Amino acid sequence: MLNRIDLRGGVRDPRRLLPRAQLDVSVAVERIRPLVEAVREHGYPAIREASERFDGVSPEVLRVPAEAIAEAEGTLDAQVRAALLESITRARRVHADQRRTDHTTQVVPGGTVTERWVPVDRVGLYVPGGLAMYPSTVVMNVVPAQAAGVRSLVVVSPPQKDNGGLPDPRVLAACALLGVDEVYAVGGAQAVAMLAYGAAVDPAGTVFCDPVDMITGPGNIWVTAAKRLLRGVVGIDAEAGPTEIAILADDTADPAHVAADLVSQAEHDPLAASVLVTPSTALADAVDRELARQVPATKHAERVTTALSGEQSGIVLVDDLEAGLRVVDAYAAEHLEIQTENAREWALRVRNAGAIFVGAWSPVSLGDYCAGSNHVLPTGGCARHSSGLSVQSFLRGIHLVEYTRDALREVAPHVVTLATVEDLPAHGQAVSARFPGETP
Ligand SMILES: NC(=O)c1ccc[n+]([C@@H]2O[C@H](COP(=O)([O-])OP(=O)(O)OC[C@H]3O[C@@H](n4cnc5c(N)ncnc54)[C@H](O)[C@@H]3O)[C@@H](O)[C@H]2O)c1
Ligand SMILES: N[C@H](CO)Cc1c[nH]c[nH+]1
Ligand SMILES: [Zn+2]
Repeated sequence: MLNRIDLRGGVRDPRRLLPRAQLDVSVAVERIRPLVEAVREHGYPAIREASERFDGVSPEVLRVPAEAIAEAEGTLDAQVRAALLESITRARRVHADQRRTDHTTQVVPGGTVTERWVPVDRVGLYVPGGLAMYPSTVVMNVVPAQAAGVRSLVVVSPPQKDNGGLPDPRVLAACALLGVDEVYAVGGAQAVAMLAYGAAVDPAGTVFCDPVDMITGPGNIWVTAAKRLLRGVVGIDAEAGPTEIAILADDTADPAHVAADLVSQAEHDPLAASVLVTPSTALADAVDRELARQVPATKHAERVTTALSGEQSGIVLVDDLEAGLRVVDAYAAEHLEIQTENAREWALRVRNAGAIFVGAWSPVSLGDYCAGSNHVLPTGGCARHSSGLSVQSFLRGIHLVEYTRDALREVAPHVVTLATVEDLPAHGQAVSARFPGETP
């Protein structure tokens, strides 16, 4: 079922040979550019037109009424409520430990630099809702933003035909459980554009959705493309697009578990990527047999089959685990499972991954919901340079520079020298003017 990519025999640069989806984010950017422009220029009518085209609903008012949020919480199934509360408790535990504290460095006597960590003022949190519904993603977005101290939080999620054009009721209930009351029934690239530019008035004459300072959260390729296009207009977290799982495994791994984990992430999206990296052809064969058994029995068999048979998925055969480590580092998966002997030792040597799931009892699904870790993670190789969503994502470090007269006087000659070297003499003058009659 899975393509085989044979990297045995000492391939030096595996990056070019590794699988990635054919529909690239940069191609998607060009497709959604006109839509983003239309939302910037026209606001509400362009959003409504896109919602009609892509979601099959034509909402009159985009802001979800407070009563609808309260009703969704009131009618939430007790078991779902308990699971969400457990997820929130564990995520809060981990994220509370992430908060950086302000720090002052004494550079010289009389000269200090203090780094203040200041939360972003207003953030827009994207919660997907196309092929699946994601109340868990409300938790993963909101918990770190609240722990950072963000004052104004707005959630956007696609309108659902079967919920009267409102987002999924479980998504609304999760917002209520976390105390979020500004929610809009908008999805896709149009939602990202609305958050970035704000939107003027709806037909009722209500001013809605002030622009945000930063947008976070995962989504499909169109959402990811809009985030890439609007980076700079607003702050953007890492690109968290179609899900990826890579598994580095040896023949100690259980093929049924490996296959189940590959299927679990393939069910997100036909563009999802499931990659097994192993030196064991016996394991590769056994996983293939397991997939042939498991996939037809899974609920979203068609979507899973498309994802697994796409060129973004495959089994990569390597000479040994050392070579496997080089391959997973080059691939930089959103999720990396290590199912080998001494899994923790291998995990500690990995350089590039969104999150690492160590050993037989830490599957990605645990992290998706209840490990306490964050599931909004970088895809498409972005794990080479970006982290998953965290409290830090919502904070900016601002330097406070405080020097006394004596401390400035002491360093003035160096400032003047560097200003002269750069041919920016007014910079030097700004310092020497403070010490008339002295030659710094
Ligand atoms: N990396 C992560 O952290 C992470 C976490 C959770 C989910 N995900 C991913 O999020 C995605 C969720 O996707 P989804 O589809 O279920 O929900 P979604 O909300 O991301 O996408 C649905 C929206 O896409 C828009 N859309 C649909 N077709 C379009 C088209 N042809 N052109 C422009 N816009 C279009 C619609 O407006 C719709 O509202 C999956 O790819 C999943 O793998 C990633
Ligand atoms: N695996 C997704 C991150 O790529 C997160 C998720 C939410 N619900 C289920 N899974
Ligand atoms: Zn998942």
